[in-house]
Amino acid sequence: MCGIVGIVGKSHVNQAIYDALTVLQHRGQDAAGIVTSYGNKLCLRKDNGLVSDVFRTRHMQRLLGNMGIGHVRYPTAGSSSSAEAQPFYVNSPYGITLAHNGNLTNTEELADDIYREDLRHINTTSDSEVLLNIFAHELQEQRQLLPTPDVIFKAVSEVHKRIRGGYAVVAMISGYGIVAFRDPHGIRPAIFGSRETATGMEYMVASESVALDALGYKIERDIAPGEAIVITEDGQLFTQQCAEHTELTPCIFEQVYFARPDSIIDGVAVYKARLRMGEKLAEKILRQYPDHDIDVVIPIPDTSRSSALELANRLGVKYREGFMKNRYIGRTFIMPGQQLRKKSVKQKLNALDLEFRGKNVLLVDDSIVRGTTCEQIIEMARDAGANKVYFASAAPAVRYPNVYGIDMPAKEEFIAHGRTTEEIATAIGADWLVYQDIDDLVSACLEGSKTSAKSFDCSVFNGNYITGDINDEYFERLSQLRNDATKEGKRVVENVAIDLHNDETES
Ligand SMILES: O=P(O)(O)OC[C@H]1O[C@H](OP(=O)(O)OP(=O)(O)O)[C@H](O)[C@@H]1O
Ligand SMILES: NC(=O)CC[C@H](N)C(=O)O
Ligand SMILES: [Mg+2]
Repeated sequence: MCGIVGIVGKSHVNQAIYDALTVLQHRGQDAAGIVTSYGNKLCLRKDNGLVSDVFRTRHMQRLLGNMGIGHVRYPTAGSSSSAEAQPFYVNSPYGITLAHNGNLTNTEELADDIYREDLRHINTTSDSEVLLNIFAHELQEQRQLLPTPDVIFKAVSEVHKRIRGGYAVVAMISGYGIVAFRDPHGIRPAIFGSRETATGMEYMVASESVALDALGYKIERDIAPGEAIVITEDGQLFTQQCAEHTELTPCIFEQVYFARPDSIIDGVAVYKARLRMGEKLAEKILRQYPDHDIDVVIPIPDTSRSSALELANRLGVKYREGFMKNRYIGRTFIMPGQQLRKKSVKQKLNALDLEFRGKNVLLVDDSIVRGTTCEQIIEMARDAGANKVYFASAAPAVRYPNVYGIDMPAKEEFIAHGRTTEEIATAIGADWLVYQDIDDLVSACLEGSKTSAKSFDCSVFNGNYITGDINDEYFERLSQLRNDATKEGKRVVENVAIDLHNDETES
């Protein structure tokens, strides 16, 4: 999952994009980048690391211009090399830069077409560089000296016809404006807003509404599935539906884990959805264990807090913060490599003995994927003197790979793979384990929400891939390319990838 942002302002936008990226940092911790357009020049800075590590004062000073785009990366394709940090740049036509959240499922086929038919060179293994070149090619095909909204919308329509998968995109056309679009299912989120200033209207596009809130932008609306918006450098907004068939089926894992609770995605308030997940999970626990002996409900910080709180309320059991979180350690699930994830859980969370000693505790997490977190947490709870340790997951068991922008490529790596719920409980060391039912999860996101979505992409839970182009062969290839062992082996080699940054301060 990555974070994208684009701003067309009335003064330099470097600081605003930086600030927005810090608000979206939870979506990607591996790399960050900003590109701005200043006269005829593009100013780019991108590298591996957190936003605060990548941008120094000297970089910020050079990111001049009243419009720009930014990205925080969590890789789902290609490598984690700094050469694949985003935004990507292509010089023809016009000078285009692009930032992408999501994952294309026909990248290999597209890369081949780009080379053979479009005569374009791709320098990395990133699906986003492929996407940029498809967009650039389709723009070039319009044969216009200067872009116009119509030309851009036509190009986006052609892009939709060629690419498959999940994508929310923000692109900047040098000296002209910003373009943003979303895949025909709206799998990945994108929203835009505006801000009135003394010198005119400013516009911002972002992955999540929280970035607009933080920057003082008024939310206009989510970009519709298949829709494209164009904001010209002088502040005019154009929108158009560019896909033939659309159906809003956003990724439910945004609601479960990825998004910040204070965001509203496609009309679903994430915080409220998580409260309802807790409520429904409590009802299931009451059905399954009417005579339960739970003394205390303890969340696993951070993401499960909202669900755990409401779960405790509904059970009528005390809610206690039994694990303290080191605020300087990021999200562990999106870290690269199992070793690092494992080490980070211990560094990140510490048990408060007094909340565990002699008690029957119910630990609540938003989801269990590889089982890295729950296995260690349960051990910590026992070491802290818990009598019984029960475990509840606010999402169903993750059994299927994600192909739309979350790095869960190999089902063999999931703790639920080939195991029943009881067997998973044994594997993680819990006295019992309860998973949310899929229908309850979907209801938790729909009930009481102002959303036009009727359903979600729930593929990691039910194996139903809404783009309809995923088969066993694809999974095998994905697993081979991106399982943890392969990525680990590639890491050293990747660091020597040719780097085409245009940033002079690179050492
Ligand atoms: O079963 P696993 O493979 O461990 O994955 C699931 C865990 O990872 C995530 O936490 P993370 O630390 O990434 O973020 P958080 O602080 O937002 O909860 C998620 O909230 C679960 O706790
Ligand atoms: N998580 C994402 O959205 C990743 C975007 C893109 N596929 C990349 O790997 O850079
Ligand atoms: Mg967590």
